[in-house]
Amino acid sequence: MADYSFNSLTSLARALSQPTLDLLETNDISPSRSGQLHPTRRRKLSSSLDNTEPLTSPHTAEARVLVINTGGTIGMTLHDNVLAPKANAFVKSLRKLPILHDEMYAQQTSLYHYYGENSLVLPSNKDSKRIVYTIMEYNPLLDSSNMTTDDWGRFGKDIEKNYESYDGFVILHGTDTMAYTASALSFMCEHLGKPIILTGSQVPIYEIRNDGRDNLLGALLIAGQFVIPEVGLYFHHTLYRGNRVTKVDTASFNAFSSPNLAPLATAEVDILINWDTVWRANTTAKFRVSTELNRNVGLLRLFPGITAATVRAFLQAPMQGVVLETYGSGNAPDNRKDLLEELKKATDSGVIIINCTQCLRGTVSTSYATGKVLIDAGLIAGGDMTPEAALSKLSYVLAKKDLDLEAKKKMMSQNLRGEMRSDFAGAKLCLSDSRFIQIIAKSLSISCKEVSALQPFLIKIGDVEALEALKEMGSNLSLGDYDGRTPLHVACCEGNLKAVQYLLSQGATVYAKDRYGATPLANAVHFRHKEVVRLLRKTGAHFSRDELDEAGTELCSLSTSGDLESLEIWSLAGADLTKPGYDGQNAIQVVRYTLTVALGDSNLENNGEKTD
Ligand SMILES: NC(=O)C[C@H](N)C(=O)O
Repeated sequence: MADYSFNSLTSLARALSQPTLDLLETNDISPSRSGQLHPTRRRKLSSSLDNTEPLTSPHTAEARVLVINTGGTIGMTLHDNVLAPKANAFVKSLRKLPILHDEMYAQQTSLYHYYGENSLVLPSNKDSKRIVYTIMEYNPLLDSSNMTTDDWGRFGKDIEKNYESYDGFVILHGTDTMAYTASALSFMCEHLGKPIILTGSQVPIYEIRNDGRDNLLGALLIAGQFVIPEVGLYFHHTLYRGNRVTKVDTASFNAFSSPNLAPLATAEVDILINWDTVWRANTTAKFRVSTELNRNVGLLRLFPGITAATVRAFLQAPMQGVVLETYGSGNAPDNRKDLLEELKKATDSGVIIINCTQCLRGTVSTSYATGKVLIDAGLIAGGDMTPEAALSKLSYVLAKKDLDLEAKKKMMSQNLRGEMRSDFAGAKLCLSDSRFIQIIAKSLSISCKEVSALQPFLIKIGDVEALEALKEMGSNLSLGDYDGRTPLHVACCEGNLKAVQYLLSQGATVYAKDRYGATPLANAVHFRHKEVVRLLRKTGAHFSRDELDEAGTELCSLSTSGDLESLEIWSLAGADLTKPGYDGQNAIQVVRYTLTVALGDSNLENNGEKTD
């Protein structure tokens, strides 16, 4: 018989939250009363006997994506000869499209029962798990020209609320202001660890020839399969960084361009992710959405002959931040004292003005006298930011109540989410450039693969300095091996806190799943590394849905064997100790039964009901 010491049991009781202690007080405690199932499980068992509902979820090895339908052409129909969004039609229409929904699989697996009426599932795909997606349709659906910062806040809040339940998010959105929304969300979503992908179309999905189906399918496949911790925009077989795009065509399916940054992914014969370009948060803080945005911002485009009166009117209170779209590499007339004075007066009074170029490609600089005068007038160089990104960044930064003006200005000139290149000095060969690694590896007569192959060993022995050196040589510390196991998985198994800290600080994702679906958090729990679990939770790590589904039985077995330390670690990791195991009993009930047996406490035993 296992050794149930009173101390360990009481310390578990202390470790458990009050609601859990309340559960210890309930009467339904005895694992031997396995015939008396938890009410929900009893319902499930009886209906499974009726052959209408399986006892356990068949939905293992599935990825889940939340699709937020905000409107846009993708879901529009013609009314009085103009296009407008049509409510409550999108899901019904997708159900009839075999490339976007597998009705047979849905029926066989009781998909609607498990995930709700608005859920759909993609057909099986040669190399990926099933992608189940649930559509949350907004009311009213909007043409994106009608969107405001309040709508961005709503998207952010809905993602935050559902963050732990989904592997990725797709936002269906009109193309007209999609670049603004994508830019704003990229700033609002702090410490993002999962993909958020905006998409839409130029032709409604209800038309015979349309780009909506392909765009939605591509966005779903990427959001469900790859842990790209960015706000992206997927259009015409290409995934872009959301804060780098601009709409460039009103009629082409290829409507967006990212002039200063190569795509994050391309979906042609294969979906190829450009991992070297993927932005990583480099933080150990938890995901949060900052929905506070300042609306006293604006875009002002210079043109030859603009009057000082126009500029003065534009910069008047309550204006707090302006993106000035200048000529070429950030130039303005240096022979227009009146204009420059208006700009200087505004920056002196605390208005933040960002200098962005009107050109589609390239960056602002101070190569010309006509550019230098703007620095003298107190403008901040916007680098190669798009005006959309600069405007939404201003709106986000100006809303930060705890920062003073200087701190806000500093933040505006920093690269926060990959929206600007930090080094404008030109194309230097940097340490993380794959060409550099190739040169070094060649001179040492080793392959780049061999360099990277050292990672697990270094993690095992906890040599963080060597890991740093590897990283500097360009080794990617986030990529998985053949089994999808990332360096973070290895560090979590080993319980090497320093290595875990280092990897997280280098942007390693806590949401990676290996070939068997295991997360780094589950590895740390399995090997009982309490401090690692604490750190991972602080970073926002959580069990995957499959891990949670299977937790009940595992927890009960830990209770049965009196492994209270493991139970505590599971609880620390976010597991619900009241989740029933295969027989309907939960870990708390098992512990309580154990307490009853170990202590022979008649109060516990006879608390309203006798146990066998
Ligand atoms: N293609 C589109 O989605 C354009 C539409 N006017 C919108 O932005 O909502």
